[in-house]
Amino acid sequence: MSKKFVMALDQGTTSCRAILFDKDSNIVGVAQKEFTQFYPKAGWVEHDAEEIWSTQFGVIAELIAKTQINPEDIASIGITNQRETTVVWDKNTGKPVYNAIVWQCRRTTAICDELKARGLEQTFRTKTGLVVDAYFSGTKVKWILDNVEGARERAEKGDLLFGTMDTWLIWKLTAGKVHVTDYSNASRTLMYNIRDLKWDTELLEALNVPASMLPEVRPSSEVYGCTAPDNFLGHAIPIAGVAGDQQAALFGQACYEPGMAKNTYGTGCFMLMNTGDKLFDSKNGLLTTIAWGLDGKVEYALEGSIFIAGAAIQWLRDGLKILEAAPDSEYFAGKVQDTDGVYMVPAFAGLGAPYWDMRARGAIVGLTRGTTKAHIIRATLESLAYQTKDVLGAMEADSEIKLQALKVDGGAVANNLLMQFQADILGVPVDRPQVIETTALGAAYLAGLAVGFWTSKEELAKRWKLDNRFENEMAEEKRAKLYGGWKRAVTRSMDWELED
Ligand SMILES: Nc1ncnc2c1ncn2[C@@H]1O[C@H](COP(=O)(O)OP(=O)(O)O)[C@@H](O)[C@H]1O
Ligand SMILES: O=P(O)(O)OC[C@H](O)CO
Repeated sequence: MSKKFVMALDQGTTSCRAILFDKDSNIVGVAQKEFTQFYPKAGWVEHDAEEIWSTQFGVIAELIAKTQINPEDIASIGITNQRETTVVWDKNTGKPVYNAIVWQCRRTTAICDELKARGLEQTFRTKTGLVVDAYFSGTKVKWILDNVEGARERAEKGDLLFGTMDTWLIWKLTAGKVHVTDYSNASRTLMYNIRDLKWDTELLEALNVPASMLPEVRPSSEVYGCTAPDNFLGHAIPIAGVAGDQQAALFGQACYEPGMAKNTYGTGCFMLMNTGDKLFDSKNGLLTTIAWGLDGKVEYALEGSIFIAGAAIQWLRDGLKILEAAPDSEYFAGKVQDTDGVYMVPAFAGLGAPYWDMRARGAIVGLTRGTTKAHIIRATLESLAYQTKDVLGAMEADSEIKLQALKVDGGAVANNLLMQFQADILGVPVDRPQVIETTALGAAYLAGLAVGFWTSKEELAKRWKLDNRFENEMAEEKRAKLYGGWKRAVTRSMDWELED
């Protein structure tokens, strides 16, 4: 009997999703559940890897129950994940030695400073395409080995394994048989040489991380192993696609040609441009990263990583409690014509591209007696668009490509006011596709291609469908004035945190 579905597991920063796609790329069903965020100290963020596994397993079971499909009809599983988040576990017991340290966590700022003081910044940059920043996995692994009692000895004995969330989930799904990652995830660790396609001995020595902990790095589309029946409701299904969530979204948006770009508005906001086999050395604060390994080669991308985007809206909801739900931000922002000079810089986890300031912290500036809740909500929404403009400017400068339109996706692109302001402040049309779950779609495509469920990228590219194009409606003079205000606001937030 021919298979009917591909299942994508989207392990994001705040939730786990399982999504079932049919052959026409339609969503057949979705199950999603949030998990706990731990903030043990200012600037620190952790997840419980065991809770992530149980949440992910729970949404798989829920999806199968509610769609009433026969799991035998699933051709393959694709995994996409929050990148960089680091878990270290004991291969004998399967137990993590510490909570997973999340990509947003700033605790390794001092380790980064030390690497820079040793003059290693350029070495890391050239070999990994990244900057020395607490964002990436390498310094997080070092922190765990240095700070968890007995961890270094156990790692040196070969008992501990490292993984990002893709690796952890595959290890769990296969009941401890398979310890792998894909090129796109490896390229986010600060330990992987994106030119030689190898874990880099010099970088591992600089970070003091034993090579025995590292997963095998494989292409983004191939069968890595099958689910152990006990860990997948009684069925052995091939796990056949893996990519970091931002690279998966690039794939799901069918950005298969050099020069094609997308921007994903989730917890953070990540703009990636496909650069094919070309490795750009950014002069403007962007990262060079591996887009995917496919068809016997890797392709590269330029990336602008914005740490806080939708998370700022969540903060309005959960921190300030001035919203009941994220979508209500559109209603409140629409109650005012503009922010009346208020800017919100959501540097809660420092600033990523193009500033790379680990010590920046959030700021709201331009407040007057006339400032209302609506102005603050609007300023927060607009901060997503301004940060995107910062990154697009850097990307156009690096690539010397002027974007004709920006493809967008992710939860926050449902917000029409945000999308219109984005087009206005960029002066470039913004294209929202019908499927905004492009991260999961990309993972499904990679997994489907590996098992012949789909046959080619060309076939997949034809399925991309526009929902709405937002055209620029703002005069250049107004755009320049507003953006000038944003740049001044950013300077107020920078280099704020003096102590670690
Ligand atoms: N209508 C909306 N307007 C603004 N922000 C929104 C809206 N809907 C969702 N969000 C924000 O988008 C994020 C959820 O998007 P999602 O793609 O699910 O993120 P992630 O995969 O990072 O968890 C949340 O941070 C939420 O605050
Ligand atoms: O969970 P998301 O969708 O915000 O993505 C997080 C990124 O992968 C971090 O690099």
